[in-house]
Amino acid sequence: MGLKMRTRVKFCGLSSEKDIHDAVAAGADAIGLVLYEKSKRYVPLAQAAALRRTVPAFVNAVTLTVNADVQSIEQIMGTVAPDFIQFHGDETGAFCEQFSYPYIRAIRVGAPGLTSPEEIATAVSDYPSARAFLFDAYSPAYGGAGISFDIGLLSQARQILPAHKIIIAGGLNASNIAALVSSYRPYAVDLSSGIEIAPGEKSAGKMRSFMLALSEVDKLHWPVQL
Ligand SMILES: O=C(O)c1ccccc1NCC(=O)[C@H](O)[C@H](O)COP(=O)(O)O
Repeated sequence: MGLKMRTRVKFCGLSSEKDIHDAVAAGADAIGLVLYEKSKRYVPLAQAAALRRTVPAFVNAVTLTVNADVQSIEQIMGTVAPDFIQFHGDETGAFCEQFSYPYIRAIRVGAPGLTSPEEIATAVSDYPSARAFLFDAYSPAYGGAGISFDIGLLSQARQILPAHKIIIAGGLNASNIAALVSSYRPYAVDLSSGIEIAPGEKSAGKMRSFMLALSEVDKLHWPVQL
């Protein structure tokens, strides 16, 4: 991979056409639809399919599931046809690989068995076809908790993964993105709580503020060799 001119962004947990319009207008590269019933950002299958159709060309649609069964995943593939499925639960490598569908594996840093650089690197090797790994903070709610993790724990994973397979998530917002980009220079970032007024309620203003803060710090670091 060549030069990175800017940090890619996925805004997650969008649940209306307006959210998607606002995210695209702000400059998001990808949007996430949460098909996990226990989430405050849950969208049912039919709604996810309708929302997916409003995502314009050159912006990726990502569906997110937590420990969904095979039939549900197949329904999502057939009905929503996302660009990527994001597995955000306790799914094994074999489970994720069986669909032969582009997927992103979430690694919940700090979960039992994912507390050291060695354990995290080992976990990554279980998902050979993953298009990317979304490193998130561990929370009992599985995700969207607005909490960060110690990025130093990715040291070994970073040695074995190409840079473009690393997405950083967990508690990101307009106030802390500059520090992350300056210190870590991630290929891509993902956030949900940081662009909300209340859980599940997205804010166009916060999306714009985030993208502005990111573009300011990106400019300082152009170009970055990946
Ligand atoms: O967003 C949710 O409600 C959610 C629920 C269960 C599993 C994953 C979930 N979100 C996944 C994401 O990709 C979030 O953007 C990621 O966890 C970061 O969230 P935040 O810390 O709120 O920015």
